Amino acid sequence: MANEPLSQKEIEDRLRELPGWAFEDDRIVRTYRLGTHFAASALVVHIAGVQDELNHHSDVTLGYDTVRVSVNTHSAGDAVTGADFALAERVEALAPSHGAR
Ligand SMILES: C[C@H](O)[C@H](O)[C@H]1CNC2=NC(N)=NC(=O)C2=N1
Repeated sequence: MANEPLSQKEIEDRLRELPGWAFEDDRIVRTYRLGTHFAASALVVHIAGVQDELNHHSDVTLGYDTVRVSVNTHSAGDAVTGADFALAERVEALAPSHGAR
């Protein structure tokens, strides 16, 4: 089920399919770099829309030209679940359209 905690091996296996993402402090995380602060802000808004669509929400940190996404599943005791990877995959799919790298 999407909201069951994944094992450490499952997390590592799935992270291999998501270059740039890492496991840190019981979360999966990635920091994107963008060309401008406005572009970074637009990426945050786009991510917010996807998160409401999925009803699954990361901690998104906006910097000058960076966006950090950090997520685990509160209802699974703050463990990493399939829902976190589903969100990460959606963010990965939309980030290039904002020039994120
Ligand atoms: C009631 C609603 O389903 C929950 O509050 C959702 C919203 N977004 C969420 N996001 C995350 N990351 N974990 C959750 O457990 C979660 N639960």
